[in-house]
Amino acid sequence: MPGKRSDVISWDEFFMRVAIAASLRSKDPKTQVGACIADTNDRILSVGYNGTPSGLDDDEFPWGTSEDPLFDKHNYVIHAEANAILNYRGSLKDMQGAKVYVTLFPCQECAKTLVQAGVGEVIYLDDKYDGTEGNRVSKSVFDRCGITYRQVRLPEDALV
Ligand SMILES: O=c1[nH]c(=O)n([C@H]2C[C@H](O)[C@@H](COP(=O)(O)O)O2)cc1CO
Ligand SMILES: [Zn+2]
Repeated sequence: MPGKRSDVISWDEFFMRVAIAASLRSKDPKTQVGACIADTNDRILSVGYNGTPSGLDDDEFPWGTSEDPLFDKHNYVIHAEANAILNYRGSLKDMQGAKVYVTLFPCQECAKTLVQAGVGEVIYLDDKYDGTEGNRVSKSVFDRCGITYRQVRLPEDALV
């Protein structure tokens, strides 16, 4: 009897790879973000990436930033984490204590939304806005609400 394979990837790596795959769908030329929500039984509930609301053609969308709020992408894009929650077609009860895998540390709006959706843990890859005002607010929200967050590092070949 052959022994079982032991060099399988971990749940952390699996879910983060799914989040990375979702981010590859993002049309944002500067920052592509993916999110994958897994429940407490390690079942994937939902995935999402940053993109325009359906009905807003992402080919015609001004993907830049501008002094004019009508031409600034930040005012239109739905964040990966919000899309992952919105894409879920089941009951939010299933999300209680869930793990959220994100390729970028959540912004303060997503942090509040994730808390309110009932997630229990945030696992992130990159934290390129670490130390900025919004990022500090996100961490304060998680700390105050008892949501743990930790960074996961993946092998180089998972990042290509
Ligand atoms: O938590 C997040 N989730 C998320 O989807 N995003 C998206 C929104 C924008 O499309 C992009 C951020 O753009 P920029 O890095 O140019 O500010 O990343 C950004 C954050 C954190 O800033
Ligand atoms: Zn966000």
